Amino acid sequence: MKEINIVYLSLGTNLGNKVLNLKKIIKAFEDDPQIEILKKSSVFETSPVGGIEQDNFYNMVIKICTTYSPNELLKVIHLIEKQLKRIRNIRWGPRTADIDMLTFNNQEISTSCLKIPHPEMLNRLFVLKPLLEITHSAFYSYEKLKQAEKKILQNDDQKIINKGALK
Ligand SMILES: Nc1ncnc2c1ncn2[C@@H]1O[C@H](COP(=O)(O)OP(=O)(O)OP(=O)(O)O)[C@@H](O)[C@H]1O
Ligand SMILES: Nc1nc2c(c(=O)[nH]1)N=C(CO)CN2
Repeated sequence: MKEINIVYLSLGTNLGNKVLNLKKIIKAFEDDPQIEILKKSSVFETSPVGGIEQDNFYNMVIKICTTYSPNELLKVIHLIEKQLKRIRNIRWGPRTADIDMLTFNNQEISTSCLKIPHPEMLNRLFVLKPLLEITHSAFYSYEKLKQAEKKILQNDDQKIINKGALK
């Protein structure tokens, strides 16, 4: 029997029809027999983080259960990003689909192609807000996640607007 893993994923898009892009990503996960979506956050419109001038993003977080291993899931993610015609060019630049693995069970992974928990997750309001909407802890405790959120709200100018559920 294959192990069932609980994974939180951050979804983002800032090119083309952003709502449609999120729907396509969700559909791709739904169509995979080894993945079940357990929870979806609201969609958030967020200002770009990382210093590159670009359009606002639409971001959300989903909780899935899967029988894939971390590396298998990373391959699936890359395939979905490819299906949405994501071209890998500028780091932190515009993209039709950006899917980050935030956490994988409570595991810590640090290889050349996969870092779990995602190294930037505590610095990104576009991750923390939707994540805290659907869970109280994911690798980190609730206190740690809330503290990280508070720090960003006090020190950074990351804009975020809740656009409601993906319809
Ligand atoms: N937790 C993770 N989730 C997704 N990709 C990861 C993760 N850890 C490492 N990677 C690696 O990062 C590579 C580059 O990913 P990507 O192009 O999405 O980065 P980015 O979106 O520009 O930056 P960031 O990862 O900070 O969001 C991927 O090919 C993947 O191998
Ligand atoms: N608001 C926002 N900013 C970003 C995002 C994103 O999804 N949302 N993704 C990035 C690269 O992963 C870089 N900056």
